[in-house]
Amino acid sequence: MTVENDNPAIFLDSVRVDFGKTRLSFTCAFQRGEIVAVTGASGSGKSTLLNIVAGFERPDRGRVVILGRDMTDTAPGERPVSVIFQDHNLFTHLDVGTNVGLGIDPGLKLDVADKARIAAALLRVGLDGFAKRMPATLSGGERQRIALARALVRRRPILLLDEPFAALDPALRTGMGALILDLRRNEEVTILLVTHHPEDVRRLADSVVFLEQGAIIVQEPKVAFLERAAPAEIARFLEK
Ligand SMILES: Nc1ncnc2c1ncn2[C@@H]1O[C@H](COP(=O)(O)OP(=O)(O)OP(=O)(O)O)[C@@H](O)[C@H]1O
Repeated sequence: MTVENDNPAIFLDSVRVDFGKTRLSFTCAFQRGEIVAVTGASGSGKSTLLNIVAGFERPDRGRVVILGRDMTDTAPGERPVSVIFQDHNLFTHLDVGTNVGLGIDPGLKLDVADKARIAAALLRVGLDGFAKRMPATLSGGERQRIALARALVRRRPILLLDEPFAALDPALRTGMGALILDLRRNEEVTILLVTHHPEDVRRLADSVVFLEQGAIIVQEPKVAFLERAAPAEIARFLEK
C-alpha cells in the first residue's frame, strides 16, 4: 500500500489484534483535517480501532503510523492524540477549570496565560463562568463540552471521539456537532468519530469507515456512502 507516501494523519498498516478467538484487522489511512465517521454494529471493532490509534491497545501485528511517525510502541500520553469518551471524561474531585487545565499541564503548574487559555476554551464551548463548578453539578451535555474544552487547550492534531453524543438530547447533539465542525475548520484537526447515528454521518463526516466483525468492509467518502443500498448492513444503518 502506498498511502504512507501520501502522508496521511493516521495509517494503520496491516494491524491485527487478537482477543482470544475474536480477531480484528485494520488497514486504513485517514487524511489530515478530515472527519471520519467510524460506524458498524455493536462489537464490530469501532472502539478497538480508536484504542489502537490512542495507544490504549497494542496491536499483535502491524504498525500504527501517526503524522508520518511509527508510534506502534509509543505510550498514549506521548501520542499527538486527544480522546473523548461517551462518559467519565472528567475527574469528579476537581473543579471544571482544573479539569480543563489538565489538558495544558497534567502537573497543573498553570500560569496566568494558561488560565486565560482555559477561560477562552470555556467561552468557546459556551460555558463561560463555569470554572469553579464541580462536575457533579453539571448536565451530561455540559460535561461533554468541558471534555471538549480540555481537548481544545491540548491542541493535539488528532481527536478521537467515542460516541461523545450518546448521552445527549438532539439539541445538545447539534451543539456539540457544530463545535466539532468549528474545530476542524479552524485548526485542521483530524477527527475520528464513533457513532451509531446516520444523522452524525450526514451532518459531520467527510468520509466513513464501516466495520463488520472486526474488519473494515467499506471506507469511502460520505457522499458515496450515503448513496449505498448495499450491503444490507449499510442499508439498514442508513434506514433505507
Ligand atoms: N479487552 C478485550 N478482551 C477481549 N475481547 C475484547 C476486548 N476488547 C474488545 N473485545 C472484543 O472485540 C470485539 C470488538 O469490540 P469493540 O468494543 O471494539 O466493538 P464496538 O464496535 O466498539 O462495539 P460497541 O458499539 O458495542 O461499543 C468485540 O467482540 C469485543 O467483545
